[in-house]
Amino acid sequence: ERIGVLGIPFSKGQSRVGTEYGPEVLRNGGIVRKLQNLGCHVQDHGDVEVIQVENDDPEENAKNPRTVGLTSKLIADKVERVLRSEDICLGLGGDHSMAIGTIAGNARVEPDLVVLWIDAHADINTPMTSDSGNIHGMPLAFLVRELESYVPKLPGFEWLSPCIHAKDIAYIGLRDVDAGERKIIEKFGITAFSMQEVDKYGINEVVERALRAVDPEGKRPIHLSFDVDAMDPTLTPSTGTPVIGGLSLRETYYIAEEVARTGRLSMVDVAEVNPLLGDEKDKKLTVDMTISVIQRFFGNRRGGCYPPGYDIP
Ligand SMILES: N[C@@H](CCCCC(O)O)C(=O)O
Ligand SMILES: [Mn+2]
Ligand SMILES: [Mn+2]
Ligand SMILES: [Mn+2]
Repeated sequence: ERIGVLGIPFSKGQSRVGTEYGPEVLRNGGIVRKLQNLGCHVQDHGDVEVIQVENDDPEENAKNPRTVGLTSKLIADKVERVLRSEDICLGLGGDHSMAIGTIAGNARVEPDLVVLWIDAHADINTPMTSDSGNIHGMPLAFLVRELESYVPKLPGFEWLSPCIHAKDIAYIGLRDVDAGERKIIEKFGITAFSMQEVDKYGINEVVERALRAVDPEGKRPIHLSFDVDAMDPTLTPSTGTPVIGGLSLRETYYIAEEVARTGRLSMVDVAEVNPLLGDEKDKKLTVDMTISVIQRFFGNRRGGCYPPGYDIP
């Protein structure tokens, strides 16, 4: 597999400083070398340029709309370019508004993609249903065709057209969903496995049902958007919106190993690492746990693995 690593040092989809340092701490944690050690061909494509618009007043309750919208366009353009030359793009964020651009860019190359959204949150508020006005809680609302008439065209978003259907999305890990989001999930029949279903069916059954729901014939490219707050905060404490009762390390490994096993990964987003939150121990734990999960999206299996073509001497 050819992997293109892309840094997305962005934080304006929410109000805390720090997610702009996500790419830096993940690179410093050795992610590129660790993927190369798995036998992957890894090319680091550097960072997306981030736009900072002055006097970027809220619009329809959404904060920093121009900054988020214009940066999202640059993200989409860069992801499209990376995926024209690599098999998979690994997007290191950055807050979860990054997914507006990563999914829009991926969909230009893989129009038939499906989205697996691993997150404590549904991230599908419209500007009107959001309590916070933070766009990192809205990315999917800008991308889902069925929501187009419910989402105002914000300044900075003129370039974006919705590119996925509600039926192409499956959630795993939900445990903090707003009223408007729950209504949207039910109204448009979005596949959603909260932590309740993880407890009810077990992670193996949940992953199998999620994949079958969005891609019953097992042939569509997968955009996997991983918010590190999907994991229990004891594992990834340095994140902006932690919610107790999250995925265990083993459950998260299992999701990554099973998605890797499809061989149809097109893009992996890694969102919401905020190294400024918590103490040094929290930061190191968060980075180490996140990197260990990323390795399992790219072939590191608990049963062991070896580089392509390897045989015993
Ligand atoms: N649902 C909340 C929390 C969103 C958390 C965003 C994270 O999952 O990317 C909101 O809309 O502000
Ligand atoms: Mn391709
Ligand atoms: Mn989240
Ligand atoms: Mn999220």
